[in-house]
Amino acid sequence: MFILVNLKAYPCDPIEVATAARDVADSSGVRIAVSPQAADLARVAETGVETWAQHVSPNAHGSHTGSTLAEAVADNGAEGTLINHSENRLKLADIDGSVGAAERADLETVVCANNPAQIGAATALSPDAVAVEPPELIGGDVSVATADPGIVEDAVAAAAAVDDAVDVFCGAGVSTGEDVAAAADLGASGVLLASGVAKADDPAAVLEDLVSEI
Ligand SMILES: O=C[C@H](O)COP(=O)(O)O
Repeated sequence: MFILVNLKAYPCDPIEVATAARDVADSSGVRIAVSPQAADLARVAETGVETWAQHVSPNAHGSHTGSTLAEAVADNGAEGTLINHSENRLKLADIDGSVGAAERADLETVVCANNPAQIGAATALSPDAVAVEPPELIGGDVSVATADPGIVEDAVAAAAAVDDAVDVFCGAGVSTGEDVAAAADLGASGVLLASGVAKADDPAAVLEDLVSEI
C-alpha cells in the first residue's frame, strides 16, 4: 500500500510531518509520500521524504501567470503530483493536459475523482493511478472504506474495465491502520489522506499507526 499524505493548506509544520513520514517509511518499508504546498516542495524534499505536488498546470513554459508548472515542481524535488483533487477541480481537457505535462517532467500521476464513473474517465487518460474520494466524506472522521465500501469496489472495477495497469487509491476520512487495511481489502493499492495527519497533535504516532496493519 502507498500512503500519500496531502497537507492541503492546513497550518501544520510541513517539515515535522515530512521528517516523521520519512522515518516511518524507512523503519516500516512502507511507501509514504508527503504533498505540501507548492512553496514548500523544495524544503520538504530536502528531508528525504518522497515529495509530491498538489497540482500541476497543463501549461508549458510561457506567458502563464500563476501557473504551477510540472517542470518547476520536478526541479524542486517533487516525484509525483496529484491532479484534479476534489478541492481543485479541472476541466477534462485540463486534466488530460496536466497528465501530459507531468509525464513530460517525469512525475508520477494520481488523478482524483468523485465516483466510479469519473474514475473510469480518469483512467482513460492513462495516469499512473486514480483516487476515488467521495467529497462528502473528505475531512470527516469515518473512512471511505467503512462509510461506503461499495464506492471503492466499484472504482476498482471501473478502472480495471478501462486499463488494469492503472492503480486505484481511495481517500476521505482515512486516519488509522485499520482504515488502510480495509482499503486494501477492497482492492485499493494506496490511500490518500490529509486531516488525520495534518491536524494531528502527534503526526508521527498517526503515521506509525497507519502502517501498522500493512
Ligand atoms: O487529499 C486528501 C483527501 O481529500 C482526504 O482528506 P481527509 O483525509 O482529510 O479526509
